[in-house]
Amino acid sequence: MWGWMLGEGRRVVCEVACTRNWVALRHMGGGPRTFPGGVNKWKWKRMHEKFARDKQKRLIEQEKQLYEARIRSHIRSALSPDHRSAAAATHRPLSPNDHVKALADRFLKDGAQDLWNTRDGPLTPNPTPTQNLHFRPKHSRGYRSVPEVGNKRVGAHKYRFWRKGSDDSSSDESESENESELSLKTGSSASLGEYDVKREKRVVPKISEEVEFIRQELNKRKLKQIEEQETKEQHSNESILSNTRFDECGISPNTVKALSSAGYVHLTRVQEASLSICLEGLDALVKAKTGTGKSVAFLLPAIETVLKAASSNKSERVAPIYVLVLCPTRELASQIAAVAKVLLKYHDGIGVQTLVGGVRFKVDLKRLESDPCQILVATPGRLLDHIESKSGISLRLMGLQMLVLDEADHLLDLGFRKDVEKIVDCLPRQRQSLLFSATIPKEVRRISQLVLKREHKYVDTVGMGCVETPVKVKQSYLSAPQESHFQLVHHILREHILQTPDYKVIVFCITGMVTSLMYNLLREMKMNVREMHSRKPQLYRTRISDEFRESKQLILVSSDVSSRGMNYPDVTLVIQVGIPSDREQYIHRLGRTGREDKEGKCVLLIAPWEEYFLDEIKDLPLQEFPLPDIDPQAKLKIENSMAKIDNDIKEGAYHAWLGYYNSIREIGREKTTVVELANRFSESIGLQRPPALFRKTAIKMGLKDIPGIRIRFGAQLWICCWMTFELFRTDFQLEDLSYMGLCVLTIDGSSIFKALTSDLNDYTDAEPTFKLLQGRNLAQKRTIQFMEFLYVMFQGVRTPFITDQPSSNLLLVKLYKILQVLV
Ligand SMILES: Nc1ncnc2c1ncn2[C@@H]1O[C@H](COP(=O)(O)OP(=O)(O)OP(=O)(O)O)[C@@H](O)[C@H]1O
Repeated sequence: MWGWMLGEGRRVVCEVACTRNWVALRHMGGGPRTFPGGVNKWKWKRMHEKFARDKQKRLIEQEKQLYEARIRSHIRSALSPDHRSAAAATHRPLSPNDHVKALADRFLKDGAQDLWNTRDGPLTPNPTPTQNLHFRPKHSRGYRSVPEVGNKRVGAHKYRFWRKGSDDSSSDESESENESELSLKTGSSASLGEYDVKREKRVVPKISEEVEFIRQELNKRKLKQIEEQETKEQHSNESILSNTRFDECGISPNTVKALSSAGYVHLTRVQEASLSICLEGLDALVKAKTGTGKSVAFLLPAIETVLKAASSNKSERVAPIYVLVLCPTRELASQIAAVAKVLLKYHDGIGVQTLVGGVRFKVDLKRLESDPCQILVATPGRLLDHIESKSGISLRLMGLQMLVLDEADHLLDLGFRKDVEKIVDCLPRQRQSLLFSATIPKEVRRISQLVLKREHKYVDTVGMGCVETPVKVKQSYLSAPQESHFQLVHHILREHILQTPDYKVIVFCITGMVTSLMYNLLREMKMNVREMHSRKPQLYRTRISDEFRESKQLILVSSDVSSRGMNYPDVTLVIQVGIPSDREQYIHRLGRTGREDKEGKCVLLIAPWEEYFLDEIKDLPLQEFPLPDIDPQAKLKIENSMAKIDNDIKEGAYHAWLGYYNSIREIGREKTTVVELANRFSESIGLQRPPALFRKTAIKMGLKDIPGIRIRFGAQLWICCWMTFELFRTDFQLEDLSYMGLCVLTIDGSSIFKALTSDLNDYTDAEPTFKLLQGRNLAQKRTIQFMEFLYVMFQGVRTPFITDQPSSNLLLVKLYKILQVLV
């Protein structure tokens, strides 16, 4: 009892204290911690603010209603002479009684029937005739809408006019028509003047069929004329150059001098459209057709930015990088840097550098330190490596003023997006961002906000509904059985060489390994051909790229590493063998020809089961290429040449082919069909039987139990290596990844691990075969464990484990033995 009382007492004291506190705190401006209902101070405050807002809203609503009622009353009083004096004098709304009275008066007037509302009751006359036209409030619903005098209804003509088909319709029609005309003119004396007069419907005269036909014909001709004019205008507009000269657009005289010594006088259209926006410092997303001068379009404002920043920041300790250009491939980075160097010819002390894969890391560092570099052109992979290795680049990027994404849609694609996001996170927020590409799909427009400010400008020099490809490129497609593709490529090339003495051709293949196979075949056929894909060492790639830029009468067989941005002048023909990964890739591959307003040709060679892709590019002007007759002699020659090609290349091509089509949604979902087609491909390239897949690879590709797939048995070895930065710190393309099967796993965020798997034999006597590792299966977990072990063991080791040297491969064997103990 005492305990309870004490408890209660304590509670009361507590409550009093709380109340006091609450009051005290309120006075102090702090307020109690909790308020009635257990809500906190801020919730309580917000609640009361909401109540106040609601109340205010209600008051405003009431006021509005009052105001409207007053206006109505005013109008009524102005219209009704009886009430004019009463209502107008007071300006107050009528009382309900007065209102009903006023209405009744109006309806009792002669000609007021047209004001009747159907909801007001039946319009049939009251059966009890009455002469009393006075208002009878008690029976207001019962009074007649139409007064009758004798048996004739007063004003019935007007009533009949508005209510056609009522029970009055039986009365004299001619009379009613005449009268209705009258009513139209006069209107009701109680109506709202001219606004209340209903107008007669305009009768549309019937058009004879002949007139209609002539009219349609005329319309058609007119449309045709407009279309012709538009096409003419489009062709004349298609010239990439504008009328604006470089010396008129406010850029540095030294740049203008460099431009004119490079032969550039007028801006191209995309340069004209984007330059002023970029010079204003605004963010922009710019779309322009391939080969129209986008590189100069972003390099000009980049140089201006450097000049401005350099003049204001003279005392920086670390030389800042003011402009960062990101692009997807190494060759494109070198090309952009080369153009920048041309434009910087007369700007002493301003330099441009590249950071791309395939170059020794230390070499990069030395170059960055020794040479001036205010503009950095980089591929995302290599730049990220530098950022993560804390090589000092992050510090230099703190002064960044402008970020450019060339081939922006590709960089924001799944293959690159993560790297780009990480890079953007390391850059200052206060910067200008420019995105350039020839294709900007809708999804890219949406995600471009990752880089651009919300209020960025969108510059589209292609225009809505216009063809996205250069008009002077003749596009065609050829659908033929897969087995005949090598023969057809050879045939098309031969024909083209005959017709075009200064030929320069790019043959695009679906993957690097298929590229290698095509190259070897054409070489065997004695054609002047070079190959370009990511399996080739960087030095080779650079040499071939330079050679092809300068040459004529040369064929470049390439994977998609050359599809974007590469400016090889005067390419006369592009052949695309197999469907590209998407519509955008088709446009970019095609864009290697017909640059700078020149003419070109593009042939898309597909198999009948790839024809669905034509739907994706149906808005582009493709024509069907006539199926050529292949000379049986040439056919035989090709078969013989194919027989001479190394089986390793063919097997690699088979695996890559299968991987590529299996990854394409439209084809890959039918696993049995993909395997069947792949096996037909294997047969067409002269393989005795389809090469076997590693079990794990087959599982990952979802092909393990598919008939026709051969699984590679024997010793499955997992050899995992920590690759040194020198060897593999590269920016692999997605395509390279699937082709080489490299799996990049980041374990501690700063080191990159690569896992590979192969048969022991492959390592001891041949180049290592790489396999794709994906998913989180046991094998991968073991791989990670092992890599962690290697990382600890070989920290600081900079010698590549895998080289062409057998001694290094022996090291792998040793590592494998350790692995066996470990895993
Ligand atoms: N103002 C100019 N006057 C004349 N030629 C120009 C001008 N600007 C650029 N060019 C030339 O136009 C060609 C194409 O330029 P660039 O490679 O920048 O095209 P692009 O629009 O970036 O193409 P892609 O979409 O394929 O990357 C180059 O040879 C370049 O020298």
